[in-house]
Amino acid sequence: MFVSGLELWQWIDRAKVEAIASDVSLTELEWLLQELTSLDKLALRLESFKDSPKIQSNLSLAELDQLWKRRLQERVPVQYLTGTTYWRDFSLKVTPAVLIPRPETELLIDLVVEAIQSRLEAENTNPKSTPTHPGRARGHRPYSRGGEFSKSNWVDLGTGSGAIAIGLASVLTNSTIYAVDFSTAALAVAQQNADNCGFGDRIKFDRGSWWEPLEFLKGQVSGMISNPPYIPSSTVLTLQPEVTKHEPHLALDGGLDGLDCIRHLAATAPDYLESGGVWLVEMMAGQAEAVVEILESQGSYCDVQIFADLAGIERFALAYRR
Ligand SMILES: C[S@@+](CC[C@H](N)C(=O)[O-])C[C@H]1O[C@@H](n2cnc3c(N)ncnc32)[C@H](O)[C@@H]1O
Repeated sequence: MFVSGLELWQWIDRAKVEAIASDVSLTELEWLLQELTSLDKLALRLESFKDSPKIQSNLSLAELDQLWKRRLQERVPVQYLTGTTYWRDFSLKVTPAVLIPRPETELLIDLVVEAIQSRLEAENTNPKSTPTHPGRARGHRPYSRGGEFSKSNWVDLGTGSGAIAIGLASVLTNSTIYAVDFSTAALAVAQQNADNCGFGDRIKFDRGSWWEPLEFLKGQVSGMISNPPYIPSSTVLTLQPEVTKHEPHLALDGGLDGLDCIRHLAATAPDYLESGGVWLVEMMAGQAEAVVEILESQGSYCDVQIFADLAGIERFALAYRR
């Protein structure tokens, strides 16, 4: 359908005032319009569409207005309103059944690549050596796809939208990725995303609790990646309404101190990881010390390391199976 440029411009003018009054970023308004109309960021910023009689739009102005009210009054995240988010190189479908994948989580994939490269380097210099650490996280780094273990199994536990599994499939071109979630509705979204991104045949989705559906992989997993629920139960309800009212609680609540799932993954992964296998999780700011303690006291891991996100906050813990 089409809307008039002038009417749209007038609507945007009102929507901007409402956004400021509701403390919602104008970038979100731009995002909504870029997703739902043919306008791009430049056209929106320059307002060059004002005199155009016909702008292509998925919705009428009344429908757009209704959607915008849901953003402002019900605090629905704009990604759920448009049904789309962008993560690494991928456009992913998101519904309220899945957590909206966050930009910092993208770094998990870079850490995997670095861990593999450092393991290969260590093996080349000393074939019998145990893996060495990949160094501090340095953000995105080009990766040569040639240097990868052949036919390895990697696991994304708590896959949600499938983002991590898809990221892994894109860099681990010879591997099979197993992705697990407890939520059937989340898995349906993840499968659709994997299919849309062209990895449907390389990612196997299973429903269950953590390792439960993957018994057959005991001792054969090269790496376990997880962004598990890690927010302390008492903190969950204090988060912004966009999160507490709309994102799935199953994705957020990590128990009394937020570390229930991380403790479980640290305790159970040694049965599944091969020697030298990678254990990598995302955690909340302030949890690094406790996670190092959990891993070191477990006794099955070596080279425990903490990595920071791009804001310098310690958010990732990596260790290797002895
Ligand atoms: C923080 S979200 C992460 C989602 C996605 N991996 C991402 O990074 O955007 C945690 C995910 O763990 C799943 N989850 C919670 N408890 C689980 C369990 N016992 N077994 C498997 N998955 C679980 C949730 O359904 C949710 O999808």
